[in-house]
Amino acid sequence: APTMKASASAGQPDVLILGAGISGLHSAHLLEEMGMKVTILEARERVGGRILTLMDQPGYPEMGFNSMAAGYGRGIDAAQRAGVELQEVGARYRIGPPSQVYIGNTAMTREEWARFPGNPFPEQYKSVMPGELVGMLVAQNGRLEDWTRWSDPANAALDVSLHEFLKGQGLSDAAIHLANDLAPYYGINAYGTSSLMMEFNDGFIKTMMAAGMESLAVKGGNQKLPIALAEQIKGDILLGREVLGIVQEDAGTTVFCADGSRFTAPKVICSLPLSALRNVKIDPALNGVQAEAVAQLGYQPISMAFITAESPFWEEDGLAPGMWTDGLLGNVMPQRYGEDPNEITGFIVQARGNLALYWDRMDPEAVKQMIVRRIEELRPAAKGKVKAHTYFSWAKERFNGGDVSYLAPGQSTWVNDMAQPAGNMHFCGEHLATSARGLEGAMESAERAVLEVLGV
Ligand SMILES: Cc1cc2nc3c(=O)[nH]c(=O)nc-3n(C[C@H](O)[C@H](O)[C@H](O)COP(=O)(O)OP(=O)(O)OC[C@H]3O[C@@H](n4cnc5c(N)ncnc54)[C@H](O)[C@@H]3O)c2cc1C
Repeated sequence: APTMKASASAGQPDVLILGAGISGLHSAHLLEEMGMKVTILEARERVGGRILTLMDQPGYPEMGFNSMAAGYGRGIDAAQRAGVELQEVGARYRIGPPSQVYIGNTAMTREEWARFPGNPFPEQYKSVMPGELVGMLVAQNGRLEDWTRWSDPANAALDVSLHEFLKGQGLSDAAIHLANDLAPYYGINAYGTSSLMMEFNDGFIKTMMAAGMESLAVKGGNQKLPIALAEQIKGDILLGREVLGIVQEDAGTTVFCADGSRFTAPKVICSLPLSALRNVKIDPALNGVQAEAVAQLGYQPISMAFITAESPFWEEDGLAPGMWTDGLLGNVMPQRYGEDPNEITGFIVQARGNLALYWDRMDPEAVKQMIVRRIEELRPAAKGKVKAHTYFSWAKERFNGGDVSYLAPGQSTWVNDMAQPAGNMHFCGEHLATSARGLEGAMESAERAVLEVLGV
């Protein structure tokens, strides 16, 4: 199996790290700084996990991680250490007219949406676009005095469903369906999503916004970051090593891979998403909430297509390039990642939640055809000008089984149990963060796991 570098390190490592996503790579870096020897086992033939760029497409479209906020201290530090260039992209998101809402075949600006008879939002929210309302209500009406205590058992009684929370804000079922379930920010629908996790997310966003409004991405594609970080790791990073079993004994913990290789070390840090860990045999078995979480934690289905336009049909029809639709097309998002930020380098068409599962049941070529046909139907000026290049599904990815993790109502305290070490096995990964989210949260969780390994 391929290795990132020639095997320089003979003998047993001090720590085996499972997974070469950002949390596994950060764990490796920190342990090596403390003088420990590590080996990383990665199932895929690449590093980066949920950081994935289409390097052969214009504008380097991102299938995973998009950007860091100005307050991402760990992420920015890692980029500097790796020697990759971060560029401000936040302003690019805001160039051009805002996306329009499409209900059925009707395109609407914000003003038109506010007057639309079929708008199911309460009077005071009529001019809020469907994709904005949930975030706005959580931001305005959060119940926690201190959001950093979102997983504190003392607050567990507040962990009703997002659906119940939104009902409490005066939203009807039809309004919740439109504002959340057609394209959920987290999870599959508002019934299955923890309201306290939404408050955690909101608190983190507010903290990041207080640090500055910039959004930073790696120039030339975010995937350069994990690749550069991996190059700085001294220990072996073994690719194509799918972990299938973990056996803990007094003499050490042995990890078994699908290719028949096995590795033993005194300590293991496991960064696998629980959706992947549930396919690994662990002996002795995990128990309690940790076992339940490995079996059940939710991961959000997100699927995407990257499309390009031969000529700017949006200049022809005068409508906004971006489209938020209530139908099978999902959300069409213009990308401006060329040298000139005004140029649209392509579009990411995204389905979240149930729509992603719907797309995933279709043949990928059929999804691409459907997307092109639907854009042409809604915008005749686009006829013959749109080409769909790539279809990508996180739910179908064997080593993810979904995009980011999400908690169901009543699971807000799970994170405390999920993050506990089990014998000599320690855990990190995006799902175990308690004070940051996304990439920054994945790195935060690595720091906790490393401190545990060091016995600090
Ligand atoms: C579409 C999308 C957009 C995002 N946008 C943002 C954003 O804008 N900002 C932000 O902060 N975050 C964003 N994120 C989240 C961010 O990308 C993740 O939080 C972070 O990359 C997760 O890192 P991780 O190390 O926890 O997990 P992963 O990256 O999933 O790493 C886990 C690794 O384990 C490997 N693995 C799995 N199973 C096995 C096995 N059996 N054996 C060996 N190895 C295995 C996987 O291949 C993978 O490399 C986004 C994610 C997605 C998918």
